[in-house]
Amino acid sequence: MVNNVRKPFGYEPIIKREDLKKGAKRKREEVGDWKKALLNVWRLVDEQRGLLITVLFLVFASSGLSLLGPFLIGRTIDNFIIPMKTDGLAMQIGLLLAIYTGTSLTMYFQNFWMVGIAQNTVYKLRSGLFNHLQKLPVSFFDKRQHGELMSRMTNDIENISQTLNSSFIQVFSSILTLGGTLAVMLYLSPLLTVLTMTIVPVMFIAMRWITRRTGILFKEQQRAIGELNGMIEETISGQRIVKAFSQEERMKEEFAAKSDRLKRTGFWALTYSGFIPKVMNMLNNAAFAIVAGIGGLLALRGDGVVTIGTIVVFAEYARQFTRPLNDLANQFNTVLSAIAGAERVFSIMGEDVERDEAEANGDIQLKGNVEFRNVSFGYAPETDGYTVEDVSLSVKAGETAALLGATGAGKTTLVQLIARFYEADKGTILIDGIPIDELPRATLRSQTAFVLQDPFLFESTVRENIRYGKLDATDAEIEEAAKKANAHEFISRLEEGYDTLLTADGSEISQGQKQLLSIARAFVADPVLLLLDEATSSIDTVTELEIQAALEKLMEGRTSFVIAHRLNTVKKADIIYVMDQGKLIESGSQSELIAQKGMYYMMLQQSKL
Ligand SMILES: Nc1ncnc2c1ncn2[C@@H]1O[C@H](COP(=O)(O)OP(=O)(O)OP(=O)(O)O)[C@@H](O)[C@H]1O
Repeated sequence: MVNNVRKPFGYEPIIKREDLKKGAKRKREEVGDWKKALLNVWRLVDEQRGLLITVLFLVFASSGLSLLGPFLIGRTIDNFIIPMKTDGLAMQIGLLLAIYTGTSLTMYFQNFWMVGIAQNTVYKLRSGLFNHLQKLPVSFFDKRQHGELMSRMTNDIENISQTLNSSFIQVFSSILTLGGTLAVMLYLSPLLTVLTMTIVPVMFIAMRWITRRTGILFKEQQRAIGELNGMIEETISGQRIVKAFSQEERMKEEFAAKSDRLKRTGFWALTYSGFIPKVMNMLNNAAFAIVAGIGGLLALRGDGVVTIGTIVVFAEYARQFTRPLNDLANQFNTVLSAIAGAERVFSIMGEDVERDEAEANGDIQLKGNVEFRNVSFGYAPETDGYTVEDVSLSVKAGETAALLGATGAGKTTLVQLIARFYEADKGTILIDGIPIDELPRATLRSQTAFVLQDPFLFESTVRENIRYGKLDATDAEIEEAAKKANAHEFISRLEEGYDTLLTADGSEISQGQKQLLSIARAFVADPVLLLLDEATSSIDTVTELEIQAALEKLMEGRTSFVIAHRLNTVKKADIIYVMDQGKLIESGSQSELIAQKGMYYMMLQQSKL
């Protein structure tokens, strides 16, 4: 492995020759994607065409005015200063003042409106991405690190915002200024123009050398930021686990490694991009020396082909010529990282959303008869086989089915299929005789409630957390639900009652109380179908009894699937299903299963319930 950069300050070089070659190859492969991403961003920008045209007009005006300024200065030197003529000088200076004021004003307004366009575009992009995320299936989130997704919502969009804010105008005005300057320079002195141009190939070679490296590094930096964010998010949300398993040191090491990668990419990215102004400055001075030296010699001949005014103008134009090149080179990286960001954002936007083949044909009121006909499902069936295999079952409206089985048997997966979090690969699930994929998800989910082992709470008040079950529930309905869920009493004891603020992990209330809140949430939703995952964690007996009683009340008159861990729940179920490695191996009432002397019987014997 050959590194082509030395190692200053202990910063290991991270670009390898292979990377540069790969970089070039990757660029060619990714052409389709970045073109699509740019086109998509452009569509959003183009929605504000009126403002955009105004901005472009102002860019034209400011570029024209900034060409006119030096030209008039040259004229002033040749026509007023050198001949020491004062007649009309005041007017000439007034004109110059007007031109420079005009340049500033046009620049101010083009920036003002461009920032507006950029912010509107980014607003639409951000909302578009967020709305799209809401429509993506659960399987999409299974495969992604949440922090990495958050990084796309924030960092990548911020990069696009930065580029639109400044680079868009800069690139456009640089191109205009370049063209205009070249034209005026050629008009003033083709010879000096050709001489000034000798620095351009040097500039291109230097820039290419730098930007090939910075391009790779900035992409790498974005990736490193995404990974680091992912890790920070995981470590914070899983903090208890980290502490419980004393993994702080390992997390620190892992974080240090990731952070070090970011530091090194950042160091090299900024080091290389820092070369740009230095190189440009050097070339600028070289151009100035050429113009002043050779121009001076020509002016001394006194044949009027090159005047002192022309040299002054040229020196200014030579600067004006390299500045947009410099700007373009500087913008190159910002634009590159914005394009990389846009590619990532639009790759999510291109992910398939949960589609409903069945359009909502009025609100169907479900009764709650659930039937599985030879249902199979796998998270990755090609490689890992089926997690739920050839399951057939039937639960009548209002009945309670208890699901039993060893850990990993597929109980949670089966229950999630009922809410269409995943689609069955084979077979059919029917609700009230309607195949589930013919029911709009919204209809199905609005009549289904989940009560999970570890309920998720939002960072909001107790009241709002319960209201999540039915957004238009009145305060009275919320209290009523809390009473039914045996949660009212503990809520009333909280300092601010229903208005107590909860944090996202609900650490200010106990695990059992969290369960009660989620039961209250289910009561408010008043669902036809209940999907329950009984808590396995030990909860104090009083709360445990309250939860049991609340759940029993909740299940009354509703079709319930309970992933059961308590003998009591199993006894009260209308039907018990025992799962093993994705298959239903036993089903029937408590007494029937005992008589079978199968897995259920064994579990009873071993007091696994
Ligand atoms: N999102 C997922 N992606 C891939 N595989 C998964 C996913 N969720 C679960 N699995 C796998 O599917 C299998 C069944 O998991 P499932 O959670 O359905 O079992 P379970 O019977 O509910 O277990 P437990 O009682 O421990 O909750 C397990 O091997 C698990 O690793």
